[in-house]
Amino acid sequence: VDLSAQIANMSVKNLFLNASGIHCQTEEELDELMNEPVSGAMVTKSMTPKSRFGNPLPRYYRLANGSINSMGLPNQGFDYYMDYLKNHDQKKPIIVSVAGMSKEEDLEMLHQLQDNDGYQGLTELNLSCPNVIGKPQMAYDFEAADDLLHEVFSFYKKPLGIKLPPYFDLVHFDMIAEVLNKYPLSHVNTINSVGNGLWIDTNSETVVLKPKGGFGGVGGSMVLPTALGNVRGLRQRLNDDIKIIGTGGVTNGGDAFAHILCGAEMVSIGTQLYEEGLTTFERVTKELTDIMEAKGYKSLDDFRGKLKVIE
Ligand SMILES: CC(C)(C)CCc1c(C(=O)O)[nH]c(=O)[nH]c1=O
Repeated sequence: VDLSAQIANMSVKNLFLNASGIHCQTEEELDELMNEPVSGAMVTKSMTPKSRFGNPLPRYYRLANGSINSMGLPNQGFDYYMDYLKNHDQKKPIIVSVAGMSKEEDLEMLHQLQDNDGYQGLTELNLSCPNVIGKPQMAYDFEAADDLLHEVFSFYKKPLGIKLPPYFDLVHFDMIAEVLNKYPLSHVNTINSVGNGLWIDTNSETVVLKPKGGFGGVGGSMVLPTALGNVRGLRQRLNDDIKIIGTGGVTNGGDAFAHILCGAEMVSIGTQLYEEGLTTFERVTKELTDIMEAKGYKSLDDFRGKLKVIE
């Protein structure tokens, strides 16, 4: 399914999906997302060729206004998710998230998806995947990202989007958009967690995560401003036919409304969904619907991307 086509007649209730990594690793979790009545799509945990336990625990920690994680790509492996797609009717589009631990693993999985005639789905390549040692993650190495996408699009002809980490410099928005606009991407999903934060239990004077000496990706309400900046910054720079899935900091209808004002076609929910559970989708949808009614908006297109600046 092409997300853009799927989005074309999107109504509010179909707006939402889970953020990759949240409630989407096992068959049971995926079934629950599939049968959740409100969300309009779903995405798998980023997969690697072979199943992975991931990092040692504790690897996720709830903060007052968000979360920090260093999961280490725990997932059941590529074949498990391919089997899931084959054996379950798709009541809603399932985005297949791919995150190799190397460029070679990315290409290996994308070749398998391309060569699988039974697979017509939408794929999302997680560019937060590691680069060669000593180089920044792929999405922060603009030349490497360009080379990777050039190689991918030389053979991959099915709908493909990418997941991006946040950028913090307007020139970086320019630089990544210049790369992305060269390729026929279905969508960009922004943002991934804000990388390499650190949280400390000052009573014990100890970090709260075991992996990476406590460093981890930060999510939840505290990253909303960064998420909105990235959705807006990329919407202003990307070709119109590259849709944006807004992710980051969404805890209520108002946050989702803000993402859509910045140009998001769909909105994914991570930390809040993990902490509150699947009922988050109906609560946030109701809150958004109430806001739209109060403002006299009939559809998302009445306000999508129409954020006003102060003249
Ligand atoms: C950070 C990576 C392990 C390279 C990718 C998987 C991932 C993880 C993870 O599995 O640790 N956590 C996130 O917040 N975002 C991600 O994209």
